[in-house]
Amino acid sequence: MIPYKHEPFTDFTQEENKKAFLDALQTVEGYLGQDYPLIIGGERIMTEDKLVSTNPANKEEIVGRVSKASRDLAEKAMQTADATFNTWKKVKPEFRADVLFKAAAIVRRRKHEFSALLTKEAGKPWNEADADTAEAIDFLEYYGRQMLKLKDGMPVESRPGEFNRFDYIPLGVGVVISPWNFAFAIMAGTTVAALVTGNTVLLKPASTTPVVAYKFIEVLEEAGMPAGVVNYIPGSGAEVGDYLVDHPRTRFISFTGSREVGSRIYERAGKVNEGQIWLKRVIAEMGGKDTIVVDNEADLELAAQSIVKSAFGFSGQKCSACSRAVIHEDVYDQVVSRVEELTKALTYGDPTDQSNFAGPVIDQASFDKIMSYIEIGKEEGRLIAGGEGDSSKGYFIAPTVFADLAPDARIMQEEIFGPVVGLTKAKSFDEAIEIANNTDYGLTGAVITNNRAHIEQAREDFHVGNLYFNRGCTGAIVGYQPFGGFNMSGTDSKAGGPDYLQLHMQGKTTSETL
Ligand SMILES: NC(=O)c1ccc[n+]([C@@H]2O[C@H](COP(=O)([O-])OP(=O)(O)OC[C@H]3O[C@@H](n4cnc5c(N)ncnc54)[C@H](O)[C@@H]3O)[C@@H](O)[C@H]2O)c1
Ligand SMILES: N[C@@H](CCC=O)C(=O)O
Repeated sequence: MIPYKHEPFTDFTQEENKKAFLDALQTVEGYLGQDYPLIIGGERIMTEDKLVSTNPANKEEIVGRVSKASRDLAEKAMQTADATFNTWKKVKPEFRADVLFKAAAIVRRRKHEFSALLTKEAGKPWNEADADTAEAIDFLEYYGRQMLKLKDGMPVESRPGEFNRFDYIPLGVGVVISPWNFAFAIMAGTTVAALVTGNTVLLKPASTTPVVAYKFIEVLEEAGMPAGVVNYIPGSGAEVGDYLVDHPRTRFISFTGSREVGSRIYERAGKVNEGQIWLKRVIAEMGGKDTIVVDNEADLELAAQSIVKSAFGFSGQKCSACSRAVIHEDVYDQVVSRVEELTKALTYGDPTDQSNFAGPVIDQASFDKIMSYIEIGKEEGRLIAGGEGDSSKGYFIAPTVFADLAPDARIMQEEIFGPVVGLTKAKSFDEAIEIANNTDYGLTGAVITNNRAHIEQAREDFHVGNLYFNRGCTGAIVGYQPFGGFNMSGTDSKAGGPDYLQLHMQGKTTSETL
């Protein structure tokens, strides 16, 4: 087994890579607008009622029409997954891991096609789409290897005359509910973590990005996954989601998405329903309000670059995005004016055009929400860049910066999930860390400083799941920077980390008297 190494990003300054991506866009354009079925127990089921996935950069362009699960079909999928669990749980971990390794190889061969599909379906610029696909490959390679490490359990002691073992066994049927913003990586990562550990899965992808999820199930099938192990059931979050979360045969829920929906799932999953013989487990990865702190002893160019890149990469639609910066008063004016300059130089538009730094936001509801926050920002602070939006063709919003905000302003407290960043001033490094910690969330953060003592202080006191020094706060790599947050950012499960798979299993102790 080759040791795990993360998938390299594509260098699009190379002509051959550019051409390969343009060819892949053509391949994807060749299958736009098709109808897609549900997949339950390997059976394709086409329904009348469809989710229509459109290109957020061009609302007229239909990416696919995807069959929508009703409650009856969700129940059929549950029964299939429940029955399949009895056989899948007996399948050797080596076989399960092999499905992941084969799937990684297939995705790697079709890498640009998957990325091009993300450009069309999620509005991702080339480099962001490429990173999403690379992360999906990483999850497959990393979790496959992790399962091989865990397959014989963990060592425990035995006294003379006894033989003790501690093994991990799967849980049962998992409901995986994924978001649209890492439509490939998070959907694939959460699905394969559940299946490689011996569980069966009901996958409900986000309603705006169901086509990439369908294509991934095809890959798993090609890689040897037996029918019924992962069942693909797109549908309304409220209807199918609630039904499956409440279902007495649901053993665990792996959710990635907003704080509102995650909290609702957590609460509903806590209720023991009739016929249920376990307490459901919830793995929840939720929102963020992520801060970059800039010290007075710092590389100020690096600070401004880190803020702008982390705030506006994929139009700020990352749970890890920098949505606020807290800057030491000694360097505030300098950093603010450089952030303004860099932001005004950013290009945005159709992400199929490689020259655009940013693309659209995902849909009309997001566009409206972000624009309403921009109006709030105009009341609360000083608009220094952006502020405009246009949803006539696609959902485009200019990268927007507000300066001089109070730390408790709504722009500084609420997750906007769009290309908007707020800037505030702190009198000292201590105060900067205090402000950085003053939200309900605790996902990512970064500190730009040349002061070693301040690095150590932040390591201890900046309360976030992923803290970075002298770089931006996005772009965690599977197996290198396990990812997940504190407080209202979730259950502190660390995706792509060494203890993630265990969340999908239960430990069984056996003790034999010799
Ligand atoms: N912490 C992380 O790792 C992480 C990663 C990506 C995104 N996010 C967060 O996700 C959010 C953006 O994603 P989103 O807009 O897709 O989030 P969302 O909460 O609106 O939707 C997430 C998923 O939940 C489903 N859903 C909606 N209502 C449901 C219900 N009642 N029951 C069950 N499922 C339901 C949706 O259909 C979708 O599949 C942001 O808040 C972002 O910070 C967090
Ligand atoms: N893991 C990603 C964020 C995922 C959430 O949107 C990052 O580190 O930037």
